[in-house]
Amino acid sequence: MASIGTLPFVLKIKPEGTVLSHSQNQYGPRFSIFMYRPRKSCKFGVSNHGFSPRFRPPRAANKEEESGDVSEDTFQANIEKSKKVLAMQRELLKQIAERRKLVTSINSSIINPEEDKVSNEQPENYLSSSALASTSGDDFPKQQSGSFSSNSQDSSTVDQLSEGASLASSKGYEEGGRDIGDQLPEKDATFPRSSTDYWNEVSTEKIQSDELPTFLSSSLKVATINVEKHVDQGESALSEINNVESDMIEKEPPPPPLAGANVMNVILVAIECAPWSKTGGLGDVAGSLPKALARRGHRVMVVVPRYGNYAEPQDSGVRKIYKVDGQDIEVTYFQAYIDGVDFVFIHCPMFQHLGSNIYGGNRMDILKRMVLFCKAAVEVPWLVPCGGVCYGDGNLVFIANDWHTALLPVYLKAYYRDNGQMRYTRCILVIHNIAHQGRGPVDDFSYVDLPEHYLDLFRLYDPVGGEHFNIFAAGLKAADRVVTVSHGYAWEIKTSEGGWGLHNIINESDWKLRGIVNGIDVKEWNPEFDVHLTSDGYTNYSMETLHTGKPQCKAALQKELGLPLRPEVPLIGFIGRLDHQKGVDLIAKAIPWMVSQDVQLVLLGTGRQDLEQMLRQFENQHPGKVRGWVGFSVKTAHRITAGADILLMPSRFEPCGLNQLYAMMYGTIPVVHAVGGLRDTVQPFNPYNESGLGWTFDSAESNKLVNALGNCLLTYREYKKSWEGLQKRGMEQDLSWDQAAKKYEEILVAAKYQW
Ligand SMILES: Nc1ncnc2c1ncn2[C@@H]1O[C@H](COP(=O)(O)OP(=O)(O)O[C@H]2O[C@H](CO)[C@@H](O)[C@H](O)[C@H]2O)[C@@H](O)[C@H]1O
Repeated sequence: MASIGTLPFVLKIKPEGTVLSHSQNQYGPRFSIFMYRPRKSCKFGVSNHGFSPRFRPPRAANKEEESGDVSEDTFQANIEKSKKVLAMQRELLKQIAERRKLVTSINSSIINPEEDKVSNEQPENYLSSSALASTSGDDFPKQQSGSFSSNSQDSSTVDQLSEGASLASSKGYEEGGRDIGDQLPEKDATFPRSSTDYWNEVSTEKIQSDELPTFLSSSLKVATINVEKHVDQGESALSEINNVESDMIEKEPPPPPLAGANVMNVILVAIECAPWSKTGGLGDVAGSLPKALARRGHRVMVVVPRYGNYAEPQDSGVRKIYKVDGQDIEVTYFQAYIDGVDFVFIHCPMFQHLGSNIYGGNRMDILKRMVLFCKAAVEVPWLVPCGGVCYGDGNLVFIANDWHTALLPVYLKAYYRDNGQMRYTRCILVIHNIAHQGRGPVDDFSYVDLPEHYLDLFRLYDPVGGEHFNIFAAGLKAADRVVTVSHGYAWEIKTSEGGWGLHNIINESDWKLRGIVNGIDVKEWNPEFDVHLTSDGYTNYSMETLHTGKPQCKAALQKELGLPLRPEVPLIGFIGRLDHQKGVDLIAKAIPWMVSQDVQLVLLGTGRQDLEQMLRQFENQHPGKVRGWVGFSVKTAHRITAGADILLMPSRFEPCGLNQLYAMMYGTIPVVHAVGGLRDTVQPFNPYNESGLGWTFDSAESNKLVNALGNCLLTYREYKKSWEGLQKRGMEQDLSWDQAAKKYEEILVAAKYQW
C-alpha cells in the first residue's frame, strides 16, 4: 500500500468517512497557513489558536462510502493530491530552517562576549557604534538650545548619531542591530518583538532543513498511520485534502489590532514600575496599563529607572553621557520584552539601590535624579533598539506620570519641537497625585538646563509657597493632553481645595484634561490565581468557592497575625501609605469605638514616622484585636485583601485608589470616604433594592467613618444574604485595564492630531 507520506496535522478519519481536525474550539476549527512570521506569542507562524487546520463541516457519508467501495483510480488521485500538499509543506519547512540558520548566525555574532568586553573598555566607541546601529537609519535629531549634552564627548556622539547609518561600523552589535531588522522575516509593525527575546527563542530550537520540528513530526507519524489505516475511505479523504489544499493556498490574514488604524508607538515613562519597583499605585499603573495598550495592538514601551539588578532586563549595550548640575553622568540602557511590552531600564549609579527609597534624599538629590531620568527617557526612542528597531519619532506618544516625569514634555518641546524636530511626537501627562509637585525656590531653574525663556513655565505664585519653581506646573502647560485617574478627581483638581495651587493652570487647561478611572491587573490581583494565596494555609478561590475559600484565607490571616481564630468576628483591614492623604488619623480617632466592638483590625503601611509609631501603639494597647504592621509587603497586602471582610479607606483625597478595586475583586467590602476615585468606584449599598458595592461617608470625619462602619458591621452580622450580594456584585465587575486602555487610546489619538 502506498504511503501517504506525512501531513503537518493529524487526520483522524472516522470509519463513517468524516474527517476531524486536530483541534477545535467552541468557535469551530481554524486553520492558519504555515507561515514564518514572528508575531506576539506566535512561534513559527502558528496561529494564536495553535496549529489547527480548518476543515469544512463533516458531510454525511453516502452509501458508496459506507460500503467502502472506492475505485482504485480515486484512491491513486487521493495519494497524488496528498503528495502535492506534502511537497508544499516540505518547501515551507525548508525555508523556515534556512531563516532560522540565518537568524541564529546573526544572533551569535551579536551576543559575542569578547566584543562586549572590548566595548565595555571603550565606552566612547561602543556608544557611538551601538547608538548608530540603533537608529536604524533614522535621522537622530540633534539637541539644540539648552542642550544637555554639552561636553565634547557627548556632543560628538550626538553628531555621530545624526550621521545615521552611513557611519555604522561593519561588525558586531551595530551591524546586527541594523541588519536584523532588514533580514528578519516581515516584521509586524503592530506586534514588535524584542530582538533578544526573539533571537533567543528562535536559536534555542534546533531544526535541520531536512528535519521536521518535533511537534510536527509526531503529528505526521500519526497522520500517516491514520491515513494508511483508513485509506479505503479514499474519496472522503480526497475531498477533505482538496479543502486543505485550497485553504493552505488562501492565507488567513492576521486579525486586525483592536486599535485598528489608531495603532501607535507609545512610551510610558514612570519613576516606579511594578513588579520591579513600587511604593504605591503609580507603580501598579506603570506595570499594567502598558500591557493593556499592547493588547490593543500598540507598540508599547515602559521606561523606568533600574534600581536593582533585576533578573529580566539585559544590557542593551547603549550608553550615553548626560550633564546634570554640570557633571557628566553615564547612563546605560537595559531592556526586556515581557507580555508584549518593551521595558527599558535606565541604569546609573544615581538610581542604584534606591528601590526601597525611591523618593529618598534631599530635595536637590531628588531633583537631579528626575532631571537625569527625563533627559535619558526622552532620547530612548532614538537610542534603544527594541526588536532590532528603534521606536523613532513617527506616530509616537509619550505618557509621562506625575511631577517626577513632568520635565519630559518640557524637554520634548525645548530640545526638539522648538527646533523643528520630533514634530509629530506628542506627550500626555497623567496626574496620579497633584499634591506632590516638585516645588522649590525659583533658583532651581538652573538645574533643569533649559533656555531662559522657559522660566515662566515653571514660575508660580501661590499664597502658601509664594513665588516658587514648580515642575508639575511646567509639565501641565507643556503637555499636549492631561489625564487624571478618575472623573471625580478631574473635577476636584479644578477647585482651590483640590488643586493644591495648580487649579488655575488646570482650569486653563480644561480643554485638554480628561478623567479615566484606573483599571487593575486582573492576573496579579485575582483571588483565583493569586500566588500569595498558595501557602501558609491560604487558598485560591473564585466566586464559586468564595464561601469556603475566603473563610480559609481569613483563618490563615488570623493565624499569621497571631489573632484569635474566630470565623464569625469581622476582620477589618487597612493598607496604604501612612500620610495625611490616607486619613490614618481618622482611624486613630475611631479606634476607641472600634475596639469596643467585637472586631479585629489589621493595618499595613509605611510612611510618616509618627503614624508608624501610632500603628505600633494601637497593637500594643489592643493586642487581642489590633495588628499594626509597619512595612511594605506586597505579599501581606494580597493576604489582607483576601482574608479581611472589610477594607477601610478613609482617604482625605484619593485620585483613584486601587485598594478598593482589589478588595472588591476578592469579595472584601470597602468602606470609603466618598471622594475622588473612591466615589466613582464604590456605589453605596442600598438595602432597599440590594444594589451597591460598599459603604461611603461624605466628609473626612471620624464620626462619619464610625457611622458608615457601624452600618457595614450590622449588615455583616445580621443580613448575610445582603452581604453575599455585595461580595458577588463586587467580584462580578470588569475592573480590568481593557476599558481604560481604550479611553487612553482616544487621548493618544486626540494628541496625535493636535497642533
Ligand atoms: N505597606 C504596603 N505594603 C504593600 N503594599 C502597599 C503598602 N502600602 C500601599 N501598598 C500598595 O500600594 C498601592 C497603593 O495604591 P493606591 O492607588 O491606593 O495609592 P497611592 O496613593 O500610592 O497612588 C496614587 O496613584 C494611584 C494610581 O493612579 C491612585 O490610584 C491613587 O489614588 C493615588 O494616590 C496598592 O497596590 C497597595 O496594595
